[in-house]
Amino acid sequence: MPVLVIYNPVSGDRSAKALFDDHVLPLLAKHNVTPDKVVATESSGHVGNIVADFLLSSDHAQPISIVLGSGDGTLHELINVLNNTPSPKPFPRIHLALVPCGTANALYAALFPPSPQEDPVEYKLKSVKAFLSDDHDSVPLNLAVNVLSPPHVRPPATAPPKQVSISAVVTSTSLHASILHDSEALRASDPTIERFKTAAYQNITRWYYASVKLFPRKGPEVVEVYDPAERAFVPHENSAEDEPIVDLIGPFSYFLSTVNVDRLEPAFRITPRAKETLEESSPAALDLIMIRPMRDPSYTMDSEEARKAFAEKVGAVLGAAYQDGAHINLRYAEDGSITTEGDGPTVVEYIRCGGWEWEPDDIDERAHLVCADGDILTIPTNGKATCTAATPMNDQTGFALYT
Ligand SMILES: Nc1ncnc2c1ncn2[C@@H]1O[C@H](COP(=O)(O)OP(=O)(O)OP(=O)(O)O)[C@@H](O)[C@H]1O
Repeated sequence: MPVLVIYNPVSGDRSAKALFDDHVLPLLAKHNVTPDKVVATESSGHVGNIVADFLLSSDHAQPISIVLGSGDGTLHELINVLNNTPSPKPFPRIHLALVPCGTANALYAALFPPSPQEDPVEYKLKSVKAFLSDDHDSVPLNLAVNVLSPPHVRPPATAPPKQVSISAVVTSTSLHASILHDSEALRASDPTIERFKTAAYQNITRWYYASVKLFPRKGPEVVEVYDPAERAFVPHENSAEDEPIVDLIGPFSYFLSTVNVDRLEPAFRITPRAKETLEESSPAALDLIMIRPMRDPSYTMDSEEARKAFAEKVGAVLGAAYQDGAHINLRYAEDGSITTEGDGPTVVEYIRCGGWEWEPDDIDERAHLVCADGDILTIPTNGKATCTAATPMNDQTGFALYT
């Protein structure tokens, strides 16, 4: 199988080149693997062009392996550039050995949950070692297809084009999209994950107005919601097989779905049960976390004061996500305080679905931001965003990960 080695020298703390020179390339050589190419990316989007050129330049009908040293953003670019590259026939399956060199490395941390005792370099080589071993697994990568559409116009031919972006990790609006939007501006001064916290403080009092539809996934055919009492997903009370779509209104504080991952950073387990959906037989799913302030019994209306006070609760929820995903068990007591006891409304709504639609209120500018694996997109005025879970069509195409 052809092997490409690609790393992004500016990912995370910029240590990819040293890691590849000192550890990854010698490890490949030790196993008599001679890569067809070893390339450092030179700019945004370059990773996709390297792979597309390689696949198009020869008749590579057979699968290839890529040892990819980067964060989640570079993988996102690879998927999207290939998706937008015209090709006479579908690209073959691409098997990835990931080397986590980025800031958050959500996909890698989800596949290989870190443990404190582990040697940091050994930890980063796990997927490469799986690739080099005889008895490796290669798990297919599910995808979330995001489409941002303008409003319908007549005749349809005059409508501006839709924007499509494919996520392998996360699609979000609301607080998370605002954080990613603002943290990009902080990247130069702070290359660590601390910049996400700084941006979180800047945005935590915002609420976002939108109407939302949730669609079921194949298999259950209903939208499901996590029930902490049952410790399981159960059918959503407003979803039945004959009328499965759930309609919701805002305001929203947090709205984020993941695919493939149970965490966005090694310790931030925002969708802690998501790995259940990666089993071979499980239909593609999005695990969605929503926080809607109006579920809190202490508020009946939006005000500056309510937003400030609610920010503390959002902080507590996100803090609990760092405690092994404990936020999914939090409820409101009658006075609005947060508890793990009783049967009050859950603070977060943890949903499992096949897709969602987000239609922002036209005057709420920040509600138009969508984050797809760190890329920030803007929904056109009066338009909407949809996010749909997808699995590879067959085992000859798409992406798979060495584990
Ligand atoms: N040589 C380069 N110079 C500048 N930017 C580059 C170069 N090569 C790739 N990039 C860009 O670097 C960006 C960040 O990459 P990546 O996602 O790998 O790291 P990260 O953002 O630190 O990690 P994570 O996504 O896990 O938080 C990508 O969007 C990519 O377009």
